[in-house]
Amino acid sequence: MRFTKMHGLGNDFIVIEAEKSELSPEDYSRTAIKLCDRHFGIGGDGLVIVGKDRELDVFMRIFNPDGSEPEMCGNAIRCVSKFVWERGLVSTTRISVNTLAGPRYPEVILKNGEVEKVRVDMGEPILERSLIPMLGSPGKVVGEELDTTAGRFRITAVSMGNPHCVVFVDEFSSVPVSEWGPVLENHPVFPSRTNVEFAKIEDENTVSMRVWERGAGETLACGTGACATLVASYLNDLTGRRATVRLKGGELIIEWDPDNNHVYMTGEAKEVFTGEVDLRKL
Ligand SMILES: N[C@@H](CCC[C@H](N)C(=O)O)C(=O)O
Repeated sequence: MRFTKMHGLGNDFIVIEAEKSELSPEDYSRTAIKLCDRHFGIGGDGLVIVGKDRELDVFMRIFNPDGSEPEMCGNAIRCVSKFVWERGLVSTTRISVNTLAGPRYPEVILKNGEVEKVRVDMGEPILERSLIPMLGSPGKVVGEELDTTAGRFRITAVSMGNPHCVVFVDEFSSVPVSEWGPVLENHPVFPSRTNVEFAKIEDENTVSMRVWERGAGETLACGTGACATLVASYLNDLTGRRATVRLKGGELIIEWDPDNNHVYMTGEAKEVFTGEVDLRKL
């Protein structure tokens, strides 16, 4: 099976074209577990399946290294945009992508004929507790205390199609991401688990962030997590509606438009190599 290795700020994916692979959709989850393994497989933070869609330009499905299927992935959708543009699967720079979270609209930004960046209309953030989803009484979850086995956290919950729990911290040196991350990811108040962002406000235009991803562990970057963090920062009066979000693997520009309530994410996408894998040998 042919594959392409891509990444967005070091959040890396194995990208497969549905029509050209022998995989059937029932195989996607267990194939993700095998291929994403960094020692026994290709290695990646997710398996991405892309193909022609019946209604929109293309569809995208993503599977975490634990085999679970998230609704959306910000870094993957930028990679998918570059992939389908460069392979001629689309003919316009504005692309419509069907995802489990609904349609999303990336635009590839070209420089000297090459994809320099991708700007994605990530849609409206979801703030209503039950839709995150999170248990408890109706309303937004902004700066709310949550007791866990690792102590008490003040959290803001935002869904960008997939669930995020944002915790503001003063500095990262005292944040044991791999200890606190799974405690919050698997807290019973999140029935579908959650991604977890630890965010530090640098100034009103800049936020640094580390992420613990549902089904993947700590990664170098998370696009939906960066969007959720900007929304949470604004809701907590910590930044304006536009900020640079600094992640371990690089930077994203995130904007929350007051006119249409949509969040826009701009950042790079890179292709690293292509290859072939014999699934029978894994
Ligand atoms: N890295 C992603 C998010 C991938 C999905 C996530 N692990 C989940 O389960 O929701 C991004 O860039 O948004």
